[in-house]
Amino acid sequence: MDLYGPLCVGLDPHPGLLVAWGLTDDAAGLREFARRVLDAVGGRVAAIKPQSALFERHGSAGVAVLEEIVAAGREAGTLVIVDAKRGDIGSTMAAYADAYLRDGSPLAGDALTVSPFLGFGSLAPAIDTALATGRGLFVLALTSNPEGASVQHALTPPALHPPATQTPPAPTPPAPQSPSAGVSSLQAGSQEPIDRTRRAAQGRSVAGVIADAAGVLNAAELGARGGTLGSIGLVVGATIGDAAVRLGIDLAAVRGPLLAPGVGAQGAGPDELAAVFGSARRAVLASSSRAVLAAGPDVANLRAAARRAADDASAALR
Ligand SMILES: O=C(O)c1cc(=O)[nH]c(=O)n1[C@@H]1O[C@H](COP(=O)(O)O)[C@@H](O)[C@H]1O
Repeated sequence: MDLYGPLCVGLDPHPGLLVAWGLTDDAAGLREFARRVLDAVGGRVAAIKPQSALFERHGSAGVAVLEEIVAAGREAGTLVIVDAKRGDIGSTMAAYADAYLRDGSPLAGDALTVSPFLGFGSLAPAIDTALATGRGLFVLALTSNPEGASVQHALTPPALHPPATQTPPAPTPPAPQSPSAGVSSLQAGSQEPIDRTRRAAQGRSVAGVIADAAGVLNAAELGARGGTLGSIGLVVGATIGDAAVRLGIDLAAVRGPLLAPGVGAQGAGPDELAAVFGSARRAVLASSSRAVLAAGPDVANLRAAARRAADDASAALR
């Protein structure tokens, strides 16, 4: 990230985009799309993030293109985050870990997005494999879409909390998400008062439980090997406004990388990045797909769009 700037370019080959690029909406078009994006940004940005569903929709030939892009991205020296958002009961999770995180697997990039909504503990096989192979996970915590709040901001019963490593401020009722509203309230420096009684009665938010669990794992890993960031990252959308603050989640305390989708097409920009992540900003990898890909199909234009997005992210997260 220090070399290329904190940008991840998402490879989201939507059918309309393939057509707009003059490509066919099939595996051949997909392969050409992937080749052009990699020509433009391979070795020039910190990471790429192929969105698995948009490859899967072309069947086994599409998955073969995903495998090619995973290998080519890594060869180019660009981190590959496979965005498959996997999550299942432990025994099935072990198979996903085998597919996406095991050395030698054709679908294994450098990191995988995972969903903790079957319980954080269900991710154990993926966590074990990631730690054993030097890969990373990005665990969905506060997603960029407005619907996410209804689950992620919900309060868990106090008895279900893992041991807290810190005492966060009280959660307050969720407000509608708006990047700009979040920015202004953070810029005004507003912080909800600590209300321990209320917190004890209401519990910790689902996102807070996930962040705490990732923080505990990263602390253990960093305690054993040193360093500043552990292998268990979170997905925290750049569009979430002041949600982390309101829910009492200290993103810096997670001590893991923070993947921040929502930049560009979903409305977040440099101001939102700076405001949402505050003191955790050095751990952020800003992610943008459609806003960069819209500059294609010309490779030079794509490269320039990625450069601009990386410069914007660097300036916002400096
Ligand atoms: O895990 C993700 O990558 C992800 C998490 C999230 O909270 N929101 C989110 O948009 N994403 C992904 O990030 C990409 C966003 O694409 P754009 O909105 O075009 O930049 C898509 O591939 C989404 O699936």
